[in-house]
Amino acid sequence: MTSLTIRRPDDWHLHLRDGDMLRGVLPETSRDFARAIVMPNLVPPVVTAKDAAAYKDRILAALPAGSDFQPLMTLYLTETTDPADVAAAYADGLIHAVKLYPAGATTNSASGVKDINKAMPVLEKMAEIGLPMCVHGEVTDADVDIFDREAVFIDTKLDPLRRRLPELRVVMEHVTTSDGIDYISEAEENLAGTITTHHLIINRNHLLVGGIKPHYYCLPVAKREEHRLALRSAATSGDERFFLGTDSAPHTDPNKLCDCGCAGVFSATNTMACLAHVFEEENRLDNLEAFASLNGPAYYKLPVNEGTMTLTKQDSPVAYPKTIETGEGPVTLFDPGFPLYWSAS
Ligand SMILES: NC(=O)N[C@@H](CC(=O)O)C(=O)O
Ligand SMILES: [Zn+2]
Ligand SMILES: [Zn+2]
Repeated sequence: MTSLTIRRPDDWHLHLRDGDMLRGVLPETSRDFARAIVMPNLVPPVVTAKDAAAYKDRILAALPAGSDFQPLMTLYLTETTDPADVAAAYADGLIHAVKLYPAGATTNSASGVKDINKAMPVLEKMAEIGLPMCVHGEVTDADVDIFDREAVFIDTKLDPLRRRLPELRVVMEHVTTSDGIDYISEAEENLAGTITTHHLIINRNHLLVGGIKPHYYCLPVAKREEHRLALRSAATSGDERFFLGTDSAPHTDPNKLCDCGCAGVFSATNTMACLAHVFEEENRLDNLEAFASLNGPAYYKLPVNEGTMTLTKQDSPVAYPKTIETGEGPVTLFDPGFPLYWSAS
């Protein structure tokens, strides 16, 4: 039996939703993670400091008794976001990032930014005060192939923005391509990237070969194997610029398994077991703590967690649930496609 003790991990990109879904999925994250950057793509989105404070209260109220999980709030950037409201929310310690969704890029992104020029006053204020911008880095043009949308976003949107505003601190969320990994690796400062658990495990064949697997459908969509390998090498390298953002994004089974299924993989419950498996395969278990527990706090200028987590490799596969029951309906857990021998405590 192998075991590994690391600082308690955090999740730097998480969807908790609201209401019954929030109550259903929150225990799955708070069991293993001390903190999470909570995405603001509710309907309607979390746009103002007031919205974020109210959402934070709802999350805290939904926590299992005795949990000390801390939600790190974000605001959803719109073309009319008020720079003063954002700056005050950051100064108060209420928010830790502002999220840029190109309008229409992903689930609940209709209120996102169409014209980046309109968001410049907020972005300039964020650059001045050091508040990170998290970005869903895909273009939305109908004529750009879905598998190219991340690379095109880097060239046509992100790089021009970073040249215009080099002081802006940016997190490229859920990087899925070697283009993204290379772009982050070449940056000298202010740029980091989160990598999901599932993109370290699945490529587009897993999604499409032998029948379509709706539970592997997420955005950005899984890419070719060469991209998955680039993500693995970055995540397991220990490089400070890469850290865990599970992008655990629950949708009920009826909303996944229908004519127009939602994008999102729910991985909160077994993420640490999946990561231990991946890092062990890469012979880099020694870098799991950097990826899951150290690099994120360093980027966000927060202390690392005091507590620890012990990952233990069992002699036989650990049974993780197939679905999590929520008041809104069942949510299927990410199935890595191989037995998981690791458990977290
Ligand atoms: N990743 C996804 O496929 N879905 C996310 C949105 C997002 O992070 O893009 C969701 O909110 O469901
Ligand atoms: Zn996204
Ligand atoms: Zn997400």
